[in-house]
Amino acid sequence: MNHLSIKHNIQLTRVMKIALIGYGKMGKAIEAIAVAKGHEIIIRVDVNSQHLLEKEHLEKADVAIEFSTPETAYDNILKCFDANVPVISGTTGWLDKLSEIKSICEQRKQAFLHTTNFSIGVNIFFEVNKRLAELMASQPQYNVWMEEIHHTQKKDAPSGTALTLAEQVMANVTRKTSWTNDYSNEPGTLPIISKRIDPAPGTHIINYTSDIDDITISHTAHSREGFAAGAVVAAEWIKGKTGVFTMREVLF
Ligand SMILES: NC(=O)C1=CN([C@@H]2O[C@H](COP(=O)(O)OP(=O)(O)OC[C@H]3O[C@@H](n4cnc5c(N)ncnc54)[C@H](OP(=O)(O)O)[C@@H]3O)[C@@H](O)[C@H]2O)C=CC1
Ligand SMILES: O=C(O)C1=N[C@H](C(=O)O)C[C@H](O)C1
Repeated sequence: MNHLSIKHNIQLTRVMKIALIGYGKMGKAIEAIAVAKGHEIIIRVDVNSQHLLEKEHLEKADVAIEFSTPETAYDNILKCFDANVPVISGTTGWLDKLSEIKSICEQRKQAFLHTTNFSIGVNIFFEVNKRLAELMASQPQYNVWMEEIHHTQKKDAPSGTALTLAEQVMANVTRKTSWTNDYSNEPGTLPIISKRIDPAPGTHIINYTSDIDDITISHTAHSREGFAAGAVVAAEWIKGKTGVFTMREVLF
């Protein structure tokens, strides 16, 4: 067993053939963990290898893991459906089309799992955020604002994770009815401040402030390992299933 095998407490039940759609920072981090777990990467798709998205290639995979770009995720996922391959996607910045792809998945009896954040820590943080927002629903003396910090190559702002956190806040703290990606003093608006500082893999902060005190919760990723490990666990989990899923079903 190598270092990664020991660290991820690997008990391999079945080896999978994986198609990696998007072979950038995340694709490579996923490859390292998947290979350490004994899985085989049979396809690596980047901007120069688009022909590998054709059915004749993709259908050889047991599962596809898609971390590409906001512009390409939708088409990539449709190609997985065409090839009858379950797809795990973490791409952010295209959430306006997410409900459409979920409907197509249901209609075509395919398998699709998307989350804005695959790390176990952030998925626990989502639950903490919801509970804190529930408690803050009846405490109007607290204002709430958020901050997210990522590396300078990130294409989308606010981050997908920040948008998930904001939706959770607004579902409970109903005095906030919309978010804005800047500093705002509008009472009904939830400010999300985006900072781009290398090499930050991903930090999310929720601040509740009142005249009397402040409450802050935060999650800081130390590397991409948590995102990548979560995506591989989701890929192992989805095999043989049909439907639309999130990381909540996998973890809790
Ligand atoms: N949900 C989660 O837990 C996480 C989500 N993310 C999200 O994942 C996405 C990718 O992040 P990251 O790996 O850092 O980004 P990178 O920019 O490092 O990688 C993106 C990859 O997509 C490739 N690509 C470009 N066009 C296509 C296409 N048409 N089909 C397939 N691949 C294509 C790029 O190819 P080339 O290099 O040739 O241009 C590159 O290999 C982002 O949206 C990010 O926000 C990131 C971390 C965690
Ligand atoms: O682009 C990134 O790097 C990340 N993207 C995801 C997001 O937009 O929330 C998840 C993580 O924060 C890293």
